[in-house]
Amino acid sequence: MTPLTSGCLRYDGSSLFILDQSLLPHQEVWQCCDDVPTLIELMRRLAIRGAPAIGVAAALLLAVCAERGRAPHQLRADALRLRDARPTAYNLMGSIDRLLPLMTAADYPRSLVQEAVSIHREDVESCARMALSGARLLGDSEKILTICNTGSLATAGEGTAFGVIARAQREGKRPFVWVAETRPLLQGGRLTAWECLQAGIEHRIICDSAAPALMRQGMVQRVLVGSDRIAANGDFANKIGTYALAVAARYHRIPFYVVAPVTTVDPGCPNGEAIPIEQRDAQEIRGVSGAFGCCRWAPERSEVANPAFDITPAGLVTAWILDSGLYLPEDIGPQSWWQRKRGQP
Ligand SMILES: CSC[C@@H](O)[C@@H](O)C(=O)COP(=O)(O)O
Repeated sequence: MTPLTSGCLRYDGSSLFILDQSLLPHQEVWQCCDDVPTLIELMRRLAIRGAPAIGVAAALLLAVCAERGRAPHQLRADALRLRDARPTAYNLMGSIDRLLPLMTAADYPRSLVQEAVSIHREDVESCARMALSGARLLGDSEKILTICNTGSLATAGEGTAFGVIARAQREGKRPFVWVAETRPLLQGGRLTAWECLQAGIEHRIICDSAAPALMRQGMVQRVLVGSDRIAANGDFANKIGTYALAVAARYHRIPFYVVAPVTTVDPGCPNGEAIPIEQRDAQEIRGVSGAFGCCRWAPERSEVANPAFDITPAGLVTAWILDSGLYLPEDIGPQSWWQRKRGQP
């Protein structure tokens, strides 16, 4: 496999390296990732995260292992373990499902490696298409609210929702971003803020619960978010707190957009209720920890609920900006609405 570079992962011709996002923005540490248990550990502690990015990382690592002589039956077991590492992120499953049949191909590992490279390339290309069509919607100096991190740390390319904003900035539209900090793991306050600084985008970090008040004051013109899985009826899963933003945006008549590649659409999932929600460790809620240290404020004996994602019903979405086109609510039919327009950006 030839060398590849993205914002959050690199392949140098022999090893895969992951930018450890749990340490950002204070430390930039690239960690070598040579085997599946290491990648699962990195994914679970969100050293690499974002649905498209983990799908690409999984594909590239399986290709590296295959090239190094991993037997097909062992690689299959590895792939199935990886597939379960983050249960909400559909891109992870989608990538692995593209590689599984190639583990029994006569030319193993050749076509499997080619497919992994395609998964990386397609994600870069789909980000560029979403950025282009999404940026067209934005006016000059719009105040945009977003949550979590959806930029080049979350994909192999320039990002989903953040890719749209970054493209608008490059086009001279000078967007302003309200960055919801995104409790509990602060992907907004740590990662999106860092990406805004790098792209020269004016922004302000807010605590998640400040969003409705800003909307009420007329300080938000548009909400743009990513997604970890979109169901066939347009309901979608994204970082916990997204549903609250969608409800508040509807109340204040603010347009609310989902930006995602088609690879985030799970055609086998009829609606949001069927999307599995990842439940995470209680300690993430009892306090905070990261490169900045560790602080616990809640009583250890208090029970915690820590769903990593929530479901936003399709009825709260203004439009879905996919790499295959822009979809309005009327485009969603009983049959696969995203497939009807596939290939028609
Ligand atoms: C391209 S990003 C889409 C989603 O993966 C993103 O919005 C998100 O919720 C990521 O959650 P995370 O838990 O940080 O992996």
